[in-house]
Amino acid sequence: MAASGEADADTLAALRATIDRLDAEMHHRLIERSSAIGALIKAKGIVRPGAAFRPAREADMLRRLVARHEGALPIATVEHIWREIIATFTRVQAGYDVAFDASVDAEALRDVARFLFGFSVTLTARGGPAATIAHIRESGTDLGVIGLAQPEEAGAWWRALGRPGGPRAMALHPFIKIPGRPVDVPALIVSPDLTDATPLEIALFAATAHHDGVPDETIAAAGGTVLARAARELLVAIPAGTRLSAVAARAGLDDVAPVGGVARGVALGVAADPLLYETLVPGARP
Ligand SMILES: O=C(O)C(=O)C[C@]1(C(=O)O)C=C[C@@H](O)C=C1
Repeated sequence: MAASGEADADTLAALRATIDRLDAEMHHRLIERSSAIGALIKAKGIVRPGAAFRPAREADMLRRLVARHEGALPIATVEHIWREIIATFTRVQAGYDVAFDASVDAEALRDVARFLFGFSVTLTARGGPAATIAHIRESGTDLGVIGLAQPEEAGAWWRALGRPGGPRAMALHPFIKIPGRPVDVPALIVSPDLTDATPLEIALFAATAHHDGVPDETIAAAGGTVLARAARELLVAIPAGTRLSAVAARAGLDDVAPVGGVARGVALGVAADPLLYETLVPGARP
């Protein structure tokens, strides 16, 4: 080792040769992946733009990434790399862009959108959840990113989701919950009606509470998790397959309407709602 603490030139050159070899392998694999997507496009026979999203498949892929991961590279970085790859290949199959609600915490929401969908999409800012959802409906192809923390005046914006053939809830961010995670603003991802009918683990619904201030604990005791509120209007998650009417009756909720479904995420070394996240011990193989 040299006096500066740096290894000798030969050692560094050998390590850099290893890095170059690994980079070339990764790049070749991406080129191979691109050919596989070419074949997939033919097999899926996609006929309309924005129809390539497969949220259940993506959740499954991310769970396997978490299970396989080890070493010093942060899992959020691995997630972002894969999301960039998947989002780009989704767009190669059937074009789409992304709108985000810039009315609250615009910078953070823009980061969430870029983290999830990378730089191959065009990102447009919208002036509120309702405007974002209206854009998804009008475009018929684009995705929306809406922060779950909204001011009271935003109202029950989720009531515009889940109508037949219209925009619906597709995913919750973050999918992987870890302490100190970058880009961790809770957000709902909204999509046009999906071609893929694979059921996700969590169903979301809109509801009106019988009276003001029904505590989250009351909904939890009935089997639901409150994601957002506006006065007596609630956005609630329940395990898919649970009878919505039974939960509503137990929790004192009326006027229930499904708004979509999302995958159950993964929490690593951090407390998380057990309905929304499966908790894994970091480093342990599930
Ligand atoms: O598996 C598919 O159906 C794909 O379209 C491929 C792919 C991917 O790039 O891996 C892209 C989009 C989907 O949301 C899921 C996965």
